[in-house]
Amino acid sequence: MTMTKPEEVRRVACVGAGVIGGGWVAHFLARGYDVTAWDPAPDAEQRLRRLVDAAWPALTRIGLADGASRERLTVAATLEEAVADAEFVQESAPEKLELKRDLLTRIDAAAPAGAVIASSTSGYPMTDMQTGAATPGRLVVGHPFNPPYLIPLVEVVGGERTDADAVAWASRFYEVAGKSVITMKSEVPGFIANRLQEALWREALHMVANGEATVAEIDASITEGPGLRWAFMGPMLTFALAGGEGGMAHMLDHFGPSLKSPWTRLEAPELDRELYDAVVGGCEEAAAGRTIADLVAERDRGVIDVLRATGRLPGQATAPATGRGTE
Ligand SMILES: NC(=O)C1=CN([C@@H]2O[C@H](COP(=O)(O)OP(=O)(O)OC[C@H]3O[C@@H](n4cnc5c(N)ncnc54)[C@H](O)[C@@H]3O)[C@@H](O)[C@H]2O)C=CC1
Ligand SMILES: C[N+](C)(C)CC(=O)CC(=O)[O-]
Repeated sequence: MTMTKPEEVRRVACVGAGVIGGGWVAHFLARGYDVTAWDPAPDAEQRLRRLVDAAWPALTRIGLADGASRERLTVAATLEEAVADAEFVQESAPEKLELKRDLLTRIDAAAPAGAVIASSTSGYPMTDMQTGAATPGRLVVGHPFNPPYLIPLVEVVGGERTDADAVAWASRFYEVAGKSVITMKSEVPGFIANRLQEALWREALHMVANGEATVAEIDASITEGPGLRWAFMGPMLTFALAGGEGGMAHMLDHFGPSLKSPWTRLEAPELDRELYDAVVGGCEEAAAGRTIADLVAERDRGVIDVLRATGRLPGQATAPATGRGTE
């Protein structure tokens, strides 16, 4: 399959233009691409243009690419017309397996031979979606986060019949298009971030169902607690700092035994030597030469920046996210 170099792509098609498809359209326009969109809903074009208009001020504030313009959006009358000369296609139709299978089969039949086709699915493995396609080798998952025009992460993974070249191409293309990419080695259910979010959400729903915590308490427990750290330092390095000077190794030695109970309740992984070493080693790698003191200073600066950014520093105006006024 001959593909346009990721750096030379100019024309992108977005199929499905709701919350995520519309967000992708806004992102690609802001990055200077020509975008053709298609969505079967009768009011799709008005909704899409409203979404792009609403996103544009934020996109302008963070900086538009040279030549970026809302004028470069075309809304096509048919799916076939939308993808006819696309160099890359992003599918963002409803999360229904049969619908995605049929749609990806149609996109594959209509798109130019060299175009990679990505699905925004938030959970289906590509292996299950590519079954009807004549050229399944170019079908990948490109899972974004809402809104795709502001949240950098895209998780990229192929199915059993996807060519490795298509996965590598998609990862590079998203990077060129300004995204932060994790290229996954295998089709982990829920990918990486949603698997984590799902674990959190599952427990949140249990707590609400059992009357153990309110929705507001659950949200506050994250926005006033760990969420402040997670905006700039992931759960692994954050917990490494819970071990003080001893880092992750001390954290596991200290808290591992007492965490056995919640881990068991959640169907615990066995904390064997291999897992222990992988977690400690992974934290050392992620620290990339920074000492614990460096990381503590970085975390503290980050927390203060997030507090400032969300209007929660003393003397700042009301923060809509928390509803708390100026002291
Ligand atoms: N909403 C979210 O937070 C996220 C959603 N996703 C994924 O993005 C995809 C789209 O989800 P949303 O944008 O949230 O849904 P949505 O309901 O906002 O938009 C879906 C759009 O698809 C259109 N559509 C219906 N049938 C179609 C068809 N046969 N072909 C093309 N378009 C069709 C609808 O008219 C609608 O505009 C799903 O796969 C979802 O799992 C991924 C990341 C986050
Ligand atoms: C709710 N969701 C599973 C569709 C969320 C995602 O897939 C990613 C996100 O934006 O959090």
